[in-house]
Amino acid sequence: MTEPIRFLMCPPDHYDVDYVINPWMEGNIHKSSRDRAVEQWRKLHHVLKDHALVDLVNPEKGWPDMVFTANAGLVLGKNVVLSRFHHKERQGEEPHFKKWFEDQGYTVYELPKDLPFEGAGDALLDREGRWLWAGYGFRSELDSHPYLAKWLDIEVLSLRLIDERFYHLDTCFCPLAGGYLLYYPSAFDSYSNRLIEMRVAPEKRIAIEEADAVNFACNAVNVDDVVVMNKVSDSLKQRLKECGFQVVETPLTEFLKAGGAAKCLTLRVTEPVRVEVHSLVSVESRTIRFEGHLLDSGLINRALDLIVDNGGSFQVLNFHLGEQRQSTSSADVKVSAPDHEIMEEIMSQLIDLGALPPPQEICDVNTEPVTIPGVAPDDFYVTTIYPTEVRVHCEWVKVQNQRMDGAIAVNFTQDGPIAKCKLLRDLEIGDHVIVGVEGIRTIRKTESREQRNTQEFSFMGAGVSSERRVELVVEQIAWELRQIRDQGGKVVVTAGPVVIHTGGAEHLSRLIREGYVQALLGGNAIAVHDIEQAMMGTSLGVDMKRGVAVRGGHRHHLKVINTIRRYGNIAKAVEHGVFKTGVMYECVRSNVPFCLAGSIRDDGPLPDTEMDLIKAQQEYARLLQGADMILMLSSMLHSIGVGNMTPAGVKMVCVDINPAVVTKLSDRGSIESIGVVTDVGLFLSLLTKQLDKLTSPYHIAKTV
Ligand SMILES: NC(=O)c1ccc[n+]([C@@H]2O[C@H](COP(=O)([O-])OP(=O)(O)OC[C@H]3O[C@@H](n4cnc5c(N)ncnc54)[C@H](O)[C@@H]3O)[C@@H](O)[C@H]2O)c1
Ligand SMILES: NC(=[NH2+])NCCC[C@H](N)C(=O)O
Repeated sequence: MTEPIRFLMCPPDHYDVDYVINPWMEGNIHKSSRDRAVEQWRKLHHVLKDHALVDLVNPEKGWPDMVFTANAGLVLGKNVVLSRFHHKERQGEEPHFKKWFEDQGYTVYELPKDLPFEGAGDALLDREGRWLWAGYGFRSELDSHPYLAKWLDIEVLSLRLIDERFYHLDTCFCPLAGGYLLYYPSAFDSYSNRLIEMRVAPEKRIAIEEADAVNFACNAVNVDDVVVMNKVSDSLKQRLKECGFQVVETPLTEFLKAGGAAKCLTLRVTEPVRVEVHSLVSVESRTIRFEGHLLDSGLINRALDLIVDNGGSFQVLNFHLGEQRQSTSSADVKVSAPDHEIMEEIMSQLIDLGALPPPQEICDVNTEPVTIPGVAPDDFYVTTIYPTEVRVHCEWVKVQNQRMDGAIAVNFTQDGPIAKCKLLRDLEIGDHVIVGVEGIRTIRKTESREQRNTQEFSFMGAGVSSERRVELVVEQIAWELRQIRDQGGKVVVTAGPVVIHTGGAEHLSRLIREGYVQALLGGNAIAVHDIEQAMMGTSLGVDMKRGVAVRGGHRHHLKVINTIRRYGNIAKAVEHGVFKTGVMYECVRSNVPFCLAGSIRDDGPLPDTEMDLIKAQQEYARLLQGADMILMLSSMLHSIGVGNMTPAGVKMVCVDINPAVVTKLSDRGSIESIGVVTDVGLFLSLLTKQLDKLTSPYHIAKTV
């Protein structure tokens, strides 16, 4: 004979809404009616007694939520994992539930302190007993799931809750007999929805709408073909009927005020064990270390947010806080993720932030050989702008040619192992490409509090300046340009035609003439309109002195293109004295190399414009080598292209009128990039004025 089904309930003698620990309780403190609550609880008790046996645990004064026995623990067979409540408001219930379980002869497992898990509120057995669905995100920690798998010897499938109204798994998820599942998909992240869809066939999934979800339709008690719940829409009732279920509605509005309904008020204490199922858990954990000004720079917050936002969870194992203002801190963080794929995603983002693997953990990175030229193995590690080191033969090897969006190829030479960033198209058979994320670290400069404060002062917190601060930023840039020039350094300018349209040509020309620019990168347009201005006084047909469109002026730039084509290229036209001013003229005269990369928009193009984009990219990369500073002037296309090729450590100044473009360009997570939101013509004129000031004779202010 099979054992009768039993539930545990707790009479609502001390029930009330005394505090707020979930969104349903907000505005409901002491708003529930005790009499109505008692009446509703009795009705539920009565309904359940028609289908099962109901045990009672004594209500304890001072613990108003003890009515919600679903949160007592999680039972399977004669084992129970006792809850560890997340909120202190409920922690006092633990010993009372523990005593009840022990008195009934259950073996009680207790989780480590500070590892929250809220029992059957967050863990629901598939009704066929094949596996356990376990929720995390609000009340229970992902790290509790491996314990459930071990102690209850069952496979655990972790589901992440993302809508705080559905803070417990049983508020939005209800496995039913026959393999059916009643659930509210929007309460879960997409990974969890995928997992649900992989385990439950489409015809068995009963996805509900928000209107039913907020009436706690998923917070239902299922005994065979009976489903007991607070309230249900006609359409859902009909759907459940078609699946062979009979719905019993019993109002529980007083308990909804505390965020619970039928299922929360009960705990099924007879859950038969299937002997053939065993422990299996896909939760993975890894420990990483952070070092630096973790608090001052906000790094630790960013890292922990990143873990949670990607569906993982963390435990800070130890945190050593630097005592002096200049001393650095360190933290060891245990990261858990519901599966390997998510762990790899989180890890690669943490590596970008500068996370370090535990010392000596890995001796060799994982590599796979290239089998098709120009194609990396599937799981290849994608590089960032930050200096990177990889483990080879138990040593850290620095990656050469650092840039973002590449792969790392490891090759063994007579002089030892060499690791190099390579673009996909440059991969060759024989290259061994790093896969996965183990044994890789990026080196980040530790930003000191002082450095950070001055950066913020000069360039504003987000690195994007407002009108008011432009002058201040320009002063600093002029100072650095002057220093770089005097030290024989390298400044690369990338510029779009707006520089010419806004009257910036004369200023940029001066910068080139006076030795502040060592290479120019752009497209067809900057050269075309610059030469148009030099030859005809217009830029895109607009008279640059009077600011008015010239009749027929739209043809000017085509005439210019035609002329240059006749001479063969820009340099030859300069040699022949075809034009004598402007940006391109100064480049030719001062031997400043330039590269014009082609685009689909180009008219002509000029003979100098490189229409083979692979060649253009290679030439850009060559001219960028060794740059100390890059001035990016109003060309989204070329500036983003340049940003992609540039490793961290090179100062980038992005000037654009559109804040979104500036943010995109300067948001590289490195302190060296500065965004300036302003008109580029104005910026260049301020910059040359400021450089004039720096070169003018020094006058000591007279004191009276
Ligand atoms: N006739 C031609 O051959 C022709 C003409 C135009 C563009 N093009 C080509 O098209 C490609 C894209 O052109 P692009 O780089 O000019 O376009 P883009 O859209 O990539 O960049 C232009 C940027 O200038 C910014 N901007 C506009 N007004 C500004 C101002 N007053 N001050 C500061 N910033 C300002 C915009 O916000 C934008 O981000 C290039 O390769 C270019 O050579 C060719
Ligand atoms: N299994 C449940 N969903 N229980 C509901 C618990 C309600 C209680 N007020 C809390 O926030 O903890």
